[in-house]
Amino acid sequence: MKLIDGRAAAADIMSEVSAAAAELRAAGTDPTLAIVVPTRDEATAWYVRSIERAAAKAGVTSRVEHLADPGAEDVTGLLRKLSADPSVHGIICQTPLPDGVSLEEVAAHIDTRKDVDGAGPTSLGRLAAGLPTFAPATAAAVLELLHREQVELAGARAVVVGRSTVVGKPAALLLLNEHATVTVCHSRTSELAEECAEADILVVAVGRPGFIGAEHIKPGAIVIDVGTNPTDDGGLVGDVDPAGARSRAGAYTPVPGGVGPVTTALLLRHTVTAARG
Ligand SMILES: Nc1nc(=O)c2c([nH]1)NC[C@@H]1CN(c3ccc(C(=O)N[C@@H](CCC(=O)O)C(=O)O)cc3)C=[N+]21
Repeated sequence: MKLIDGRAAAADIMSEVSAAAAELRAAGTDPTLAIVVPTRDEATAWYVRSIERAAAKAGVTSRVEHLADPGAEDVTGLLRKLSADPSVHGIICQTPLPDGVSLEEVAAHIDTRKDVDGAGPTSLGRLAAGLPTFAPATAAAVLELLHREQVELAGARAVVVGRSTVVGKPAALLLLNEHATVTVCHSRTSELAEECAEADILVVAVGRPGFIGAEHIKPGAIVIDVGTNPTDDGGLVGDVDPAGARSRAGAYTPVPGGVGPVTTALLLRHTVTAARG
């Protein structure tokens, strides 16, 4: 069983981002990411701090905009303002949003050229059509890790567990665009274990600790654990039982140290790409 090192992958991407940011600065552009934070969620706060840290290291400016208990029009107003601001190149609106406010609705107000987390309907539509666009950073991180592991995607059986707009659906589309045979499973799927056990590539993004165990894993499969579930003692666990993965998988991304760091690095890569124009 091979443990896939997301931190090493992120470090590689970050050095590429640093070089691109330095080039932009030399040409008079200060690459800037605006982070809209409409929630007090703990996991989100952690992600925001990690984006700020990584951005500072890479020479990307981050601008955090907090909104306390906003309504949809507060969020869309801010997203429109940032979209019109020429000093901002990338915009991410953090989830979860307050009840009754959906990311799918508000993200329509992000200029598609600045939609570095691929959240808006134009970005998602382009992804579905196989056109170049920014994919949601977490979904892009799944593919980045598979590419780095040189996993053959064409013709492979991929099972994605989870159908969220930020991870499951876009990850399935990215896999499909690379010719994998893709099954998307979710809370209403019957025979989940049997479906998963057919997968050469198993991508799990449900947000429930230990949701996937040895019985879901085909021997030798590559398992990508996208879960980031905070524990009571301030740690983080994935959706896959680590002992189960170790006993069955051919390769597996741990939490922490797997998909998470790559997600942050790719958000910054998307930001410098957007700043290049
Ligand atoms: N619009 C939107 N897009 C997101 O992608 C998004 C979001 N909202 N809201 C919050 C969640 C959470 N999230 C994480 C990303 C990286 C780590 C990460 O790097 N985690 C470290 C944790 C290190 C540790 O705590 O020990 C790791 O996995 O190694 C965690 C969580 C993205 N999210």
